[in-house]
Order: sequence, then structure tokens, then C-alpha cells
Amino acid sequence: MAGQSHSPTRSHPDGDPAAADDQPADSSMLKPAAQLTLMRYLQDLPDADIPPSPVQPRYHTGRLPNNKAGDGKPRLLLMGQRRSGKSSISSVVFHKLPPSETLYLETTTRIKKESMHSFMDFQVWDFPGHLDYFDPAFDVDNIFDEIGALIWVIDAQDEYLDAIVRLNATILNLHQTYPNINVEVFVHKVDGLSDDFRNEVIQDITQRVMDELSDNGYENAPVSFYSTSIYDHSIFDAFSKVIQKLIPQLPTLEALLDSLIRNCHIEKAYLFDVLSKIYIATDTSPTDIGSYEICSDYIDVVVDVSEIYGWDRGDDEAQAGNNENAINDAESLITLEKKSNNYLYLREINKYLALICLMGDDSPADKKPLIDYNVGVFQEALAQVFPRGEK
Ligand SMILES: Nc1nc2c(ncn2[C@@H]2O[C@H](COP(=O)(O)OP(=O)(O)OP(=O)(O)O)[C@@H](O)[C@H]2O)c(=O)[nH]1
Repeated sequence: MAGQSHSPTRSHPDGDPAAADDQPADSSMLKPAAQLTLMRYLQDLPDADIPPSPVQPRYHTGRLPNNKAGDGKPRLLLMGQRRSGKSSISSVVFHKLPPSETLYLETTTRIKKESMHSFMDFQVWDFPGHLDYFDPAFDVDNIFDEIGALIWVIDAQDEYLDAIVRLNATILNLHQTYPNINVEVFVHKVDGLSDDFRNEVIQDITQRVMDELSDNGYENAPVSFYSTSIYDHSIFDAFSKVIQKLIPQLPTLEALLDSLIRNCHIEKAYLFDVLSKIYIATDTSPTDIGSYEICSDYIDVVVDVSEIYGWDRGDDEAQAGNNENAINDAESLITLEKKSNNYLYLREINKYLALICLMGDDSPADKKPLIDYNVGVFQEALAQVFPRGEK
């Protein structure tokens, strides 16, 4: 899955800067073999309007902010100053563009919309840095009505005071009409900063944003800050946390993972969207970026191996899952890998998601039947709570 490139910019024939450029994500980028067991569909916007599943999720305990249509297709808006790294983020996370190739990305000239069809449908809108969204020529409601999260990218290597002024103006502007918008600030390009300076910059930005908002009468604004870079796992980690806020079933998923790790003495469990490597849930024990990195690298290995040794699963084989005598999980990938004293366990859960566990020392390989059984139970529960990825 590495090495896929994608040019995210495209000029609009009528040259109207306000015209949005509906650009479908390129499904041809997926190698055929990778579609065998680990799939995600990137579809055209018109095709992405799939009717809701007839099986309603049973346990909705979260909420989807500002999704007035209630169609479960939240929108992620990428905004920020010119050259702050918005298109790079979208290309690296959703199109597997190698980070070094973002150097050649052209500047975005109009709103670029992409529809992602995966464990849930969502849209990513990449805004040109120079755009004034509150210009009367823009239909502000059309932009912000279905918003799931506003991701504001600030270049930490550059002078950032102007970016903060624009960010605060945007938050204050939106606050009256859309009080529940999650604002996610990516303090980006931190790879170029020393550890100390990085912390200083993040603290400074956080302080300035929150102080200015409270000076304007907006106390405890729902703004979160992340330090990110496309050159390491931090951008995936940040995106995972942003997306998790949009999953209504998150508390249930966490409770299921908690129960699984307790019963199998698992150290840490992640539920990953395989091709984007965003984790949509983890258990509630403390998370560190190190364990995310291990799991994420492991997915790369598994996908690479499946590209070489996988085979195309025909309809007959897929239907064999309905046959009592057939092995339902024949196509699931179950691997154990020795990693220092601990094991990593990966199991395909449905066509979008994989469960990856860092196994504790008291969960040796000879307990695998027990682990398999419990993961099977987890898989069944997940199918009820989150029916989306069922075959
Ligand atoms: N060092 C570093 N450079 C980055 C990072 N992310 C993006 N860049 C670089 O920043 C430059 C601008 O990136 P773009 O993605 O085009 O920025 P943009 O915000 O989409 O720019 P506009 O389209 O003009 O609004 C490119 O040269 C990227 O290689 C990062 O995490 N670290």
C-alpha cells in the first residue's frame, strides 16, 4: 500500500473560485490483491449516497455534532493559512502519498471535496488558504451545516500570529450559529522543531487561542490541540482522535474492547480502519504513541504480505460464509508475531476493520484458542453495534 501517489489539485473548467471541485477519490490506487481481505472503497460523490443500513445500530450513546440531516456522513473541513500543509495531510492520510512527494503539491485554488466510503461515510473538504468563507458570496450554511469537525492547520515552523487571528475570527463567527462545532487545531510541521521548542510553541498557541476567545466572551470553547507532522505517525494519531469524536457508538466500542482485554489479558487493543490506518477505537487504558506506531507498522507488513500471497475471493467463497459447514472466517487474517516478550495479534473483523492487540506477558500463544473465541464474541457484538462493514 506504500508508494501510491495522487495529485489532489484539479482546475475547474469555468474558473469560478467559489465553485467547489468535487473530486472523487481514486479507487484504482488500490492494488487488486489488497482488496481481498482488507478493503476500503473510495467512491464518487454521487455513488456514495448509499441508503442507510436496514439494521439500525442498537446502542447509540454518543452524538454527532451539527449533523442536521442525520445521514451519518459528517464533513471534515481542512482550513488554515496558505502552505500550512492541508492538502499534504489529506493526501498522506487518505491517499498514501509518500510525505516527501507533498513537496510537489500545487496550491489549492478552490474547495476540494472528497467522499470517503469506509467503516463510515465521511467527506473531507480541503479549503484554499486564501479563501474568505464569510464573504457574502459564499453560502456559509452550505459549508458548515453538516460539519463534523473543523480542522485548523497552523504551520508551527512559520510565523503563526496571523493564523491565530483568523482561527479565532472563524470560531467566533461560527459560535453563534453552530455552537457544537468541534474545532481541532493541528499545530503542524512540528518535525522541524526540537522537543522543547515544540512544547513551547504548542503551549503558546493554546494559550493565545483560548485567552483571546475568553476575552471575547467565549469561555471553554470546544477547541482541541494536537501536534502533527506528516513525517511520523502523529498525523494519523491526531486524525484518529478527530474521527473518534464523530462515531456515535464509540462508548460501546470502548466498553467491548475493555471487556476483551480483561478476559484475554491483552495489554492494549486497537480497532483500525486498515487502509487509512486510523484507529476508530481503543480500550480505555492509557494510550501511548509507541503502541500505536507498532500496530500501524504491523498493518503495513500484513497488507504487503496479503498483496503478495492473497487471492481474490469470489462470490461463491463469500457466500460460503452463509453455509453452516463452511468456515466463516476462512478469509480472515490471523497472525501472531513475536515482538520482544509480547505478541501482536491481528484479526480481520470485517471488510474495513482489523483488531490489533498487544498481548500481555500472561497471555502466551498457547492461550490462543481462548483469545480466538473471545475475539469471535467481540466480532459478533461489533456486527450488531456497527453493522456497516458486514459482508
Ligand atoms: N516539514 C514539514 N513540511 C510539511 C508538512 N506537511 C506539509 N509540509 C510541506 O508544506 C508545504 C505546503 O503544503 P500544502 O499541503 O500544499 O499546503 P496547503 O495548506 O494545502 O497550501 P494551499 O493549497 O496553498 O492552501 C509542502 O511543501 C509540504 O511538503 C510537515 O508535516 N512537515
